[in-house]
Amino acid sequence: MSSQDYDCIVIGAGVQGSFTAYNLAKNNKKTLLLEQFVLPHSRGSSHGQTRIIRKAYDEDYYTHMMEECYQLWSQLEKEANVKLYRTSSLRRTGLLVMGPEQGDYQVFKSTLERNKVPIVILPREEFSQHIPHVNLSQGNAALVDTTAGVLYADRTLKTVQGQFQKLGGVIKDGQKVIDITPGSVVTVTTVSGVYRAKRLVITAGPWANTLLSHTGLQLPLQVIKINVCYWREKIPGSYNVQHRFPCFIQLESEEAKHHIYGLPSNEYPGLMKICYHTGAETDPDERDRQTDRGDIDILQRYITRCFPGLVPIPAVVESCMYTVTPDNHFVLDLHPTHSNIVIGAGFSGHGFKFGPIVGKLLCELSQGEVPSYDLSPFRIRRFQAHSKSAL
Ligand SMILES: Cc1cc2nc3c(=O)[nH]c(=O)nc-3n(C[C@H](O)[C@H](O)[C@H](O)COP(=O)(O)OP(=O)(O)OC[C@H]3O[C@@H](n4cnc5c(N)ncnc54)[C@H](O)[C@@H]3O)c2cc1C
Ligand SMILES: O=C(O)[C@@H]1CCCCN1
Repeated sequence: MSSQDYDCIVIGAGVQGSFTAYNLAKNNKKTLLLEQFVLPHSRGSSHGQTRIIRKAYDEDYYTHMMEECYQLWSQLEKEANVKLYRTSSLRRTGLLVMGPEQGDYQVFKSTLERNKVPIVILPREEFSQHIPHVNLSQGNAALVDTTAGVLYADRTLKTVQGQFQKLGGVIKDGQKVIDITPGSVVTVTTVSGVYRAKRLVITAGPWANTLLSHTGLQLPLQVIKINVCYWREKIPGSYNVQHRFPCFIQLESEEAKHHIYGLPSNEYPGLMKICYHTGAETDPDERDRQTDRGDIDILQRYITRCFPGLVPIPAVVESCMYTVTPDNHFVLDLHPTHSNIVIGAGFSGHGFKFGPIVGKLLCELSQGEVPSYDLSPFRIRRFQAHSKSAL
């Protein structure tokens, strides 16, 4: 082996690749993290100020994973002496879940109750006393997952990449990977270098299939552009994080069949972030040419009806991308034909909060260890009918 060689190469320094590299370095693996853009950047899925962290899910396995994940977030905060999320007593925002009484709302409620997650049910007659400035839709019920809060996304990436480097890990940014040659030693070619390693992890977000094409695999992933909209408070402070306004998810609504979700005003003074949980398909390299605003029309109608304290015209619109699988569950698996290549993909717009646990699991998979959780919901073989590969 030459000095160019590593135990493991990770492609993609978004939240999942950064946590994977950090876990590998913690396990004394000589690790290289490659990123196509100069860091930090805002061209993938992990940039921006904030994300929701929550235990409220419709599947037990996500709620279970979050139990440990909260501890891993705290561990990283302590290790790096930085605050990455607002869940400490006073600043914990909680997550308001609203939806038609029957349907998904009941599934969320049962999962939370079954897993003994502390929640508060808000009867309609008490709703406005707890959550002023929001109109609960007719026929909707509401609860609060009190464990939930706001994660700081950009700060997380900076922190975890910094800790990785402190552990001896190497980051090479501005190095787009243009070829992968699988084998017992994998060769990775970038625009300016050739690197070899015993193991490879691909965490390329919206570019997953571009990279996987070098390995003879394509996954059924759809890349969606999300318009990240911020809305101005008519009375400054009414939806503010300091006043303990919660994050929220509106499961279904008159306006939309997909979720609408929001975070209290925080990063931009007087502006609350509210987005639609889907958008128009895009090529990740042509994101800015996708100008569909159908999601913004839906949000304007919803905000006018349910958030009367916001001006229903977005004050700021930023862009982000989801990489969505047909069932909205992640891909955490070994490559079907090259067992020293590990894939983390398809985080379907809800992967950030899982970063620490995804990093741990991808590290375990790459080292041939038995993963800490049952990964059957995340296996590639569930796509048998969709994947263009010899599975
Ligand atoms: C608007 C929005 C809101 C969201 N809200 C939440 C939320 O509230 N809570 C939550 O938990 N999750 C949320 N998510 C989802 C979460 O942010 C994503 O699941 C997560 O960021 C995905 O991370 P990733 O590392 O897989 O992808 P990315 O962050 O896209 O990272 C992939 C990286 O690979 C690099 N790369 C690609 N190709 C190459 C190449 N050829 N060579 C080198 N590098 C390459 C890319 O440049 C990129 O940096 C949200 C996402 C969006 C867009
Ligand atoms: O992962 C989350 O918590 C949010 C919820 C709503 C949709 C976008 N992602």
